[in-house]
Amino acid sequence: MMRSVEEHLAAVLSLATPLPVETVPVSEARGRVVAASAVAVLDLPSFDNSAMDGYAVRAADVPAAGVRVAVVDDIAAGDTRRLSLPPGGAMRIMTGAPLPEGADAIVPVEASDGGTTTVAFTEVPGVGQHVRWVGEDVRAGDEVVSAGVSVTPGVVALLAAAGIAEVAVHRRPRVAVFSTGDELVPLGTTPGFGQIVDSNQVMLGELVRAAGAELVHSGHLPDDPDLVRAAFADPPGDADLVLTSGGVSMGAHDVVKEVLLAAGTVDFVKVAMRPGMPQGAGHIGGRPIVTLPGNPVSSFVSFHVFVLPLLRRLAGQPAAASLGEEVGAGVVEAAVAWRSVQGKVEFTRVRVAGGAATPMTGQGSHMLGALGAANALAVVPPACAAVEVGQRLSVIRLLGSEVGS
Ligand SMILES: Nc1nc2c(c(=O)[nH]1)N[C@H]1C(S)=C(S)[C@@H](COP(=O)(O)OP(=O)(O)OC[C@H]3O[C@@H](n4cnc5c(N)ncnc54)[C@H](O)[C@@H]3O)O[C@H]1N2
Ligand code: MOO
Repeated sequence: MMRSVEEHLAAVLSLATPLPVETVPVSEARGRVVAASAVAVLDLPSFDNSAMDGYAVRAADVPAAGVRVAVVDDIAAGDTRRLSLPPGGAMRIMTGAPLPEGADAIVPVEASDGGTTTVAFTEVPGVGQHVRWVGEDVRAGDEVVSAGVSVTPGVVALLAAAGIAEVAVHRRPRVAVFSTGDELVPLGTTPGFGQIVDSNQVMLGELVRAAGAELVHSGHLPDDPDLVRAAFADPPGDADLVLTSGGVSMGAHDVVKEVLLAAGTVDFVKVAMRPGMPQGAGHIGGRPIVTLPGNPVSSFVSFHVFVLPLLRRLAGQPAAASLGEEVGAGVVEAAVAWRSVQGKVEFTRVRVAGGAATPMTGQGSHMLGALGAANALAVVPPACAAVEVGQRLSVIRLLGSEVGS
């Protein structure tokens, strides 16, 4: 009996508890998940100030265009004097400079004759025009970021402006990657007959990094049970998650499966998906392990469908309401028709542009030729044997790719 994708995702997610919380400077928090809500220390703006280079006035003192008033001071941004505007006067003021007490409007310099001792205006100011009032954006004491939010550059700006210098975030997941198989030679080596370059090791390392996690180890293990057992017992880098590729199917030398079945803490299952059918997940040495199939595209797809949500959970992101939200799916239309496998979810490599998905040629799980041009995986449901033109499909954005809307 095959497991559904949802069932296997639930099993993988059950391996994770959010990693410990640490307090870090806001400048180092991008990509982390906020662990405790952050409260504004400052009002934003924290003082009434000008939105324009121009003149601070009392609107009532300029009842008509052409009225000439005395310019009694000059206020630059950063001027810390607490000034008071005398009745009937104006002060030259720059964008971001504090509004003098008594002023209630700004006349932009373009609507003036630019005078520095007296000034005449070409417009009649309205009360409050071009004034940025204290606290109109954020109030001190407001919750500006809540737990579970990912820190983006925008969140960094908000925290910094609101006077928050440090933020409580979950630790970044530390991941150890092992490729397995005697046929593999390292990147940069010319393979001999029967050998191939170990592309999964670098691919998984880059996926880990693109997911915002820390790659603490990347290595290769030969098909030797003793070496595999020793590596899993004590993975380098104090990893929070061990990821492997290869050796999990039905082969006589599928050593990852052999070693972990003997340990008894990892389930090996067939998942009703293509590619990526043989999967394993469990614990080893007290830490979660996910064993991905060796075929490069199977490994790549399984990472997006199972490992990325697991990393998000370790990083402190709350559970999503649905599989689609868990894997970051959007919906597009099929640009052309294509055949699909029935009874399994098919993750078709597609290129999404203009809201429509076109499948790449060469969908075999060993075929990397079109992987660089794909930007998404179309999720074709098990009941569908043929995708029709215009059919609406969920798509998972590929890590690091832009998806044209
Ligand atoms: N009798 C059966 N054979 C296979 C089954 C099955 O159900 N019954 N499932 C097939 C499917 S589907 C997949 S996927 C693969 C998964 O096999 P393994 O996880 O055991 O992976 P390997 O046998 O080690 O390798 C498969 C394939 O991928 C290449 N590979 C492996 N590692 C890398 C790497 N690091 N970089 C690049 N390429 C790699 C390897 O050379 C093989 O060609 O099993 C099917 N067989
Ligand atoms: O299910 Mo396998 O992962 O197609 O090559």
